Amino acid sequence: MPRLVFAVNFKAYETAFNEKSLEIAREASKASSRYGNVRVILIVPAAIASKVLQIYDDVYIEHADPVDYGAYTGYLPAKAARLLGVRGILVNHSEHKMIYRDVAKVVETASKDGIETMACADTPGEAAGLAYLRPTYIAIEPPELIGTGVSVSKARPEVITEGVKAVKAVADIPVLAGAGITYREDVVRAVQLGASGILLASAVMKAADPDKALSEFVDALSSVA
Ligand SMILES: O=C(CO)COP(=O)(O)O
Repeated sequence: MPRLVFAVNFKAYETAFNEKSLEIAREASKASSRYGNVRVILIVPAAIASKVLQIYDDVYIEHADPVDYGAYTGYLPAKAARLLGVRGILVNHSEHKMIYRDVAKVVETASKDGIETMACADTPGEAAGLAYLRPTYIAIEPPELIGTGVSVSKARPEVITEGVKAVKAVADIPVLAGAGITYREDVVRAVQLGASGILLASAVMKAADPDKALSEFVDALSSVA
C-alpha cells in the first residue's frame, strides 16, 4: 500500500509567518524519518516556501495562478513552482476557489514540469470532475466543517466514502479527507472510510504546541497505515 499522506495547510494563520512555522518544519522532518509509512507534506504560503525548504523538502505552495510568466502583478504563475523548489501545488481550495478551466490549466502546467498537484473538492461530485484532470491527489473537504473542530469523519462520513468511490470510478487517484479533523480517532476513522490521508489546518496551526500536534497526528496515521 502506498504511504498514507499527512498534509498540513498553513493557510494565512499567524503561525505560518512567525518562528513556529520553522518549528513545524523541523518536526515534519523528524516525523517523516521516524514514520516511514507516512508522507508528511507541508503546504505553505509561497512567501515562506524558501525558508521552510531550508529545513524540510516535502513542501507544496497553497495556490498558483493559471498565468504564464509576464505582466501579471501579484499573480503566481504555476510555472514558477519549479523555480521556487517546491514539490507541488494545492489548487482550488474552498478558500481560494477557481473555475474548472483554470484548475485544469494549473494541473496541466504543473504536471508538464514534474510538479505534483493536490486538487481540492467541496463535494464528491466536484471530486469526480477533478479526477478527469489527473492531479496527483484529490482532497475532499466539506466547507461548512472547515475550522469548526467538528470532523468530516464523524459529521459527514458519507462525504469520504462517496468521494473515494466517485474518484475511483474515474481514475486511481489517492483521495485525502479534511475539515474539522481534531482528534486521533478522526484520523483513524477517515482512513477506515477509505481516505488515503488527511488534509488539516487549524488543529496544528492553532495548537499551543503545533509541532507536538503534528507528531501526534502522524503517529495516529502511522498506526493505521
Ligand atoms: O481547510 C482545511 C485544510 O485545507 C481544513 O481546515 P481545518 O483542519 O482547520 O478544519
